[in-house]
Amino acid sequence: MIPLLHDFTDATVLVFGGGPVGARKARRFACEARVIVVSPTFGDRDFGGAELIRALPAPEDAADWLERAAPALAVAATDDAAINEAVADASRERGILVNRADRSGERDAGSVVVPATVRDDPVVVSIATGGTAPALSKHLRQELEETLDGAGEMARVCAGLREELKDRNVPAERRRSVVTDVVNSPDLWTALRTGTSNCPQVIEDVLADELSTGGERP
Ligand SMILES: C[C@@]1(CC(=O)O)c2cc3[nH]c(cc4nc(cc5[nH]c(cc(n2)[C@H]1CCC(=O)O)[C@@](C)(CC(=O)O)[C@@H]5CCC(=O)O)C(CC(=O)O)=C4CCC(=O)O)c(CCC(=O)O)c3CC(=O)O
Ligand SMILES: NC(=O)C1=CN([C@@H]2O[C@H](COP(=O)(O)OP(=O)(O)OC[C@H]3O[C@@H](n4cnc5c(N)ncnc54)[C@H](O)[C@@H]3O)[C@@H](O)[C@H]2O)C=CC1
Repeated sequence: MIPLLHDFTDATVLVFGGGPVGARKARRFACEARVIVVSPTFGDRDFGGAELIRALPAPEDAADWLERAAPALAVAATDDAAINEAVADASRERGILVNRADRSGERDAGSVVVPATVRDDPVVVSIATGGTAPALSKHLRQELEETLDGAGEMARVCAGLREELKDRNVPAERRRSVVTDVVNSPDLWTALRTGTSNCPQVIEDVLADELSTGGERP
């Protein structure tokens, strides 16, 4: 399987199953997509603001639910293998992506896996184990959370710098070395993480330094 980033803006995700797994998948997608969860029970779980529809679809009803919701992605997260299978089959027939939560290892065409994800927008890192060891994905995600602290702010620094340096017609080679130095500065990471500096301040400092040295290293 090959990782891709998929934009779910204006798209629907249809989740079958309102248990802990259905709720987790719903929360994951609800930050961007319109999410509908269909299940006979929901408990008092957090579904991330998804629309909840109380129903118990039989396997032969799966196609009808997909036709009506026209989702970009269907998530089969019930504890009933027959309905999960029917959702996967009906999705595949319609070219709808499908995530089957009760299967690991080999996948059918058109199926997707939900990876463990660390997000510090606009930075995103996802981890998967070929479906073999989700607990390991979770463990590595927890470890990476620490490493990635401040990465979102660092991305904004780099983006702002690239823009400003381009505006000043700084040659590509020089732009690359300025941005690379910034990314490799342990002091800067610490300053961004501890809040002793911020994106506009860093950009201002680097540009001031760049202009005063005229691109020459002192
Ligand atoms: C194939 C996949 C399909 C998919 O769901 O997309 C799948 C399938 C299955 N998971 C199972 C079990 C567990 N899953 C978790 C946790 C997560 N599972 C996630 C993804 C995936 N799980 C996909 C593969 C990803 C990869 O390649 O690594 C994560 C990363 C993302 C998310 O779901 O949000 C999320 C961590 C999020 C985070 O915290 O960052 C835990 C840990 C826990 O709950 O604490 C356990 C118990 C421990 C264990 O078993 O390892 C079972 C057995 C059920 C049973 O035995 O009944 C199956 C089915 C089977 O194996 O048959
Ligand atoms: N992918 C993952 O990360 C994980 C996957 N699993 C797998 O996912 C399945 C679901 O896990 P949990 O949420 O913990 O199970 P659960 O048993 O707590 O919840 C299942 C939900 O599906 C609903 N349901 C049953 N029949 C349905 C139907 N025909 N249509 C719609 N909803 C229906 C139930 O009412 C319940 O709300 C498990 O059976 C297991 O195989 C389990 C743990 C992690």
